[in-house]
Amino acid sequence: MVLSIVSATLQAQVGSIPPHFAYVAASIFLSLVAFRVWKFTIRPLLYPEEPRELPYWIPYFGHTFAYVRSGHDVVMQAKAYLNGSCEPFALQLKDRKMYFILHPDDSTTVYRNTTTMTFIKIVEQLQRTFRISETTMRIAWALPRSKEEDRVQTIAGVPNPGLKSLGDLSMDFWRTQVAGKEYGAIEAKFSRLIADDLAKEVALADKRDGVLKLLPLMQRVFLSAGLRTFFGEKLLEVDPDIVAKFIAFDDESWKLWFKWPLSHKMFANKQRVEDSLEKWLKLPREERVGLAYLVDTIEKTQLAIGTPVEDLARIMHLLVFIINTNTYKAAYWATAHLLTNSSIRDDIQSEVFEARQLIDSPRLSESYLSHLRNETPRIAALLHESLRYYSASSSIRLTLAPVAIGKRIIPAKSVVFIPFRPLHYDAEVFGSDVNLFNPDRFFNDKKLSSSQNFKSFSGGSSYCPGRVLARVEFAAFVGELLGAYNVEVVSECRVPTTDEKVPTKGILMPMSGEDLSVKISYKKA
Ligand code: HEM
Repeated sequence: MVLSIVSATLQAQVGSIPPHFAYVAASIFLSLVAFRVWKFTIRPLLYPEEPRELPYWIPYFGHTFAYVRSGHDVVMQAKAYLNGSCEPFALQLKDRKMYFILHPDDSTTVYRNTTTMTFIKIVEQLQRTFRISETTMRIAWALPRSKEEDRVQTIAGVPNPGLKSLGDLSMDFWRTQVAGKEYGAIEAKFSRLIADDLAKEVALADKRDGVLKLLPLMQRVFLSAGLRTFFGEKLLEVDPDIVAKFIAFDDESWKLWFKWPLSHKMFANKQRVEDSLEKWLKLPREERVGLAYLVDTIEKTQLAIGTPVEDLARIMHLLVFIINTNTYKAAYWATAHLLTNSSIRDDIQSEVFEARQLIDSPRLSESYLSHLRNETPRIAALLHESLRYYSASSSIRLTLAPVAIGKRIIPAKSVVFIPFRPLHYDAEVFGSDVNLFNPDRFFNDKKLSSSQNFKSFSGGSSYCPGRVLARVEFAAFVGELLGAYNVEVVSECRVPTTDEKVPTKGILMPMSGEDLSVKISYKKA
């Protein structure tokens, strides 16, 4: 009866439509209405403890397309749908229902819950998405049954007192390298190589007109220094284009995380980086000197469990990605603001001047580096404001059992997101000028960077171990740029706008064609 009425109405509205087509269209329309009423009106009444869901019309896909275009807009739409409440809610994204936490107190509950909300499974998922083979994954994540059977100890000679899986143990390698006893060595090396790579870029530009585009300059300097610090000099000798290849992959790496169809070019670029890493890995070990503890230990332990070289190249590529993908982007925005705002520049210039009294040219002395790390609050505030303003990232957890957050219960095996942008744009915490870029807010309130609303480096078990290194990298770059050179913006003196059309799971990128051009020349002695 209802079907006939809708079908007839459709025919009356769209004159030329054949009756059987109108019938099919009416059936689809009525099914969708029934689905929507059941799912978003009746079901919430029957199961009030389930997190509410932002309604959608198309089953399976739900909000996928809108979310890929702008995750932040969909999250804000959901918040508005819940009348501005910050309670947990759900979004249908492709075949999965994802859960979102917006309230800072709820996010603290999530970070503290390391028993039923795990990060390690997310790391496993990340490795699968990076196409590390199932066989390697199975062996790397298996728990050794005894010390004698643990090849990490017996073959690689790496201690594993807790008999952890290699996957789990690798997180300890990371912490030892970037936040433990192996940190000092890479901090000094990375900072010196940033100075070295910047000097090479300036020397090359000097032979032309001294003008450089800021984004590619920073990509090359940070990536080249990062690769040389962790992998030694040989990798860039094996493939001098590896930096450009990684950037080509990184530009489109969102397609990998969003499992985007028709991504041949992104996969080809990914493969090109891995081919170079594989070629490097196949060289005799004695030719590959200068490896950082992390790379050395990961290579040794993966080979001990029998990981084939193609997978080892993928694992090394993931290392390259984690070390590099965020820092140059955050540093780029900070530098763009610094170069286009005279008040920010004056403040930072005086901080750099003070630090460089300690420099022991041509090498950067320990006291200079320690000053950069601990006594440059203006530089730290500038980086923090860039992260607050431009990060579109989230913390992610997987529930191992049903988890209660306030009145709602998130089911077991659910993916839970804590998106940073809603926390970072909370006027109650960051002030009424929250929509403006203002590093002073972090300089004037030193506690703001540890507020539960500032989550650029995530929290709990996934609290980024590389956060100090990232800050020192930026300080070393700024110290060098303003301390050793004259820098002048020769394009329009305006910070580029963000490219909102390219999806991201990390830090936003600038619109292409809006980059700053800078003229860099040597300071007269
Ligand atoms: C401004 C620069 C950086 C930002 C904004 C950043 C941000 C983050 C965030 C948000 C996470 C947590 C991800 C999650 O919860 O799902 C994370 C994890 C991590 N970060 Fe960073 N990071 C930066 C630089 C670095 C650097 C320089 C290193 C190392 C050299 C590093 C190493 C790691 C590691 C090892 C993890 C654990 C995640 C994993 O294994 O996948 N990060 N970072």
